[in-house]
Amino acid sequence: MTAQPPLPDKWTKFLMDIYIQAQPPVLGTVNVKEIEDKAREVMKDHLPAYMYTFGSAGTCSTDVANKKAIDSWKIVPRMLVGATNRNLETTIFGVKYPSPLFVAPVGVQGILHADGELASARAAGNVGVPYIMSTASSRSIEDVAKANGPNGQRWYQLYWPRTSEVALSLLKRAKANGFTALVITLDTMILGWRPHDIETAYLPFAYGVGIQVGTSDPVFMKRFNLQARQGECTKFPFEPEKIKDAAFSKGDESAAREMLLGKEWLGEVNSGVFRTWDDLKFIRDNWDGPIVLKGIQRVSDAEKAIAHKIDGIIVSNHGGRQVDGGIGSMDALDKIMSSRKVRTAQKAGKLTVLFDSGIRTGPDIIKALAIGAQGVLVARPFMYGLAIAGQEGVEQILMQTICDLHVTMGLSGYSDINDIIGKKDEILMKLGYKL
Ligand SMILES: Cc1cc2nc3c(=O)[nH]c(=O)nc-3n(C[C@H](O)[C@H](O)[C@H](O)COP(=O)(O)O)c2cc1C
Repeated sequence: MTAQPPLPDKWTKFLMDIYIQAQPPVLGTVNVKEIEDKAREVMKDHLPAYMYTFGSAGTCSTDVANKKAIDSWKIVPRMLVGATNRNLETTIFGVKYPSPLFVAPVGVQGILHADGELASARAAGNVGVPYIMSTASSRSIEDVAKANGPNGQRWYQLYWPRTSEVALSLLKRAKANGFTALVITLDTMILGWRPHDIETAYLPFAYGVGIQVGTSDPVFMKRFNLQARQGECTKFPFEPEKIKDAAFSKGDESAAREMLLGKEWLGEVNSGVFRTWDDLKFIRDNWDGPIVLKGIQRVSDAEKAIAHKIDGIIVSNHGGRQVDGGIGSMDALDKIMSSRKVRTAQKAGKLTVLFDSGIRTGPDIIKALAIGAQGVLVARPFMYGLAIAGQEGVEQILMQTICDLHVTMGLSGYSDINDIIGKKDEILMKLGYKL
C-alpha cells in the first residue's frame, strides 16, 4: 500500500512558507522566551506596561508553579500508527472550531500597541482562532466584534459588574455583536497583590485605559450624563504621568473626567464585591447561551459548577496574577479530572473543560488535552507578539502554536486531536519536581 503524502493545510503551510520560501517569521524567532525578551526591549521606554503584562501576584510563585507543573508532565511518543493526515478540529457547545486553541481574555491591550484589541481580534479572525474578549478591553464590544470580522468566532468574558443594570447592558451588547458564549471570570473580584504594579503605581484603568467597554456603554455613561462613545482609547504610548499632570496641574477637564470614569469603571467591574454560587442564577436568567466559569482550581468547585448546570469551566489561576502561593494550574487540572463526577459530566456533554495558565507551545497543549481539557487558552505570548509587531505578531503566535501542535501531535503518534483528550495514562508520564 502506498500512502499519499498529505496536502499542506493552513497550519503546516506556515512552516512550509518559512522553509521553502526562505521567509523567516515576522517576530524573527519562534522561541517564546526570546519573544518575551524582545517585547521587553521594544517596551523599554514604557517598562511598567511590559511589567504589567509579564508580572504576577506576590513573589510570582504561582506563575513559576504553572510552568513547573507543565514541565513535570512528559510526552511518551508512540510509533508506526499512521499519523499522516491529521485533524485538529474540535467541537465545543455544538460549534466546530478549527483547533483547540483560544485567544484568552486579556484586558488593556492598548498599553502595548496603538491598535490594541483591534489587532488581536483581527489576527484571531484571520487565523481562525476563537477570540475571547475581555471586559477590561481598551476598545468597545462593537469595535472588537467588527475587527474580528463576520467569520470570526468570539466569546465574551464578563467581569461581573456591581450593578445589575450595567451587567444586563453588557450581556445585551455581547449578544447583539455575535459573542456566542459567556465566560465569567471568578478569580478577579479585586485585582491581586501585584508588586510590580504597586511599586510603579501602575493602574491603567485609573487613567482611562481599559475602560472602553464602560465608556461605550449607554447605561454606565448615563450615570454621568455623558453619551456613550465608540472607537477611542487614550493615545499610545500610554503615559500616566502626563494624564495626571494634565488633570491635576493644568486643570484639563477632559483628562480629569477620564480619571474619574476610570475609577468608577474599576469600582464597577473589579469592585471588591465577591459573588456567590447563588448569584449565578441572575446570569443564567439573562444570558441565552453557554456559560463558562473561568478561574476554577478545586475539584469541589468543578463539581459545584456541574450541580449549578454550568456549561463549562476554565481551569485557570489567571497566570498566577491573583493568588500567590498557588498550585500549578496543570496540577489543578489533573486533580479536577480525577473526579468521576467531572469525567462523567464531560463525557455526557454536560460540562466542557478548558485550561489556561502557562501554555506556551504545542506540546503544552497536548499535555493539557491528555489530562482532560478539550481546549486551551493562550495569553501572555500573544501580548508579546502584539507589542513587537501588532496584528502580524499576534498572527505569528497563533500560527506557530497550532503548527507546533500539529507537528508534535503527528510525531507523538496521533492523527486526531479528539483521540488525545483524556488519554493521560497512555500519552504522559509525570515526573516529580521540586519548586
Ligand atoms: C496583561 C494581562 C491581562 C489579563 N486580563 C484578563 C482579563 O481581562 N480577564 C480575564 O479573565 N483574564 C485576564 N488575564 C488572564 C488570562 O486570561 C489568562 O488566564 C492568563 O494570562 C494565563 O496565564 P499565561 O498568560 O501565563 O498563560 C490577563 C492576563 C494578562 C497577562
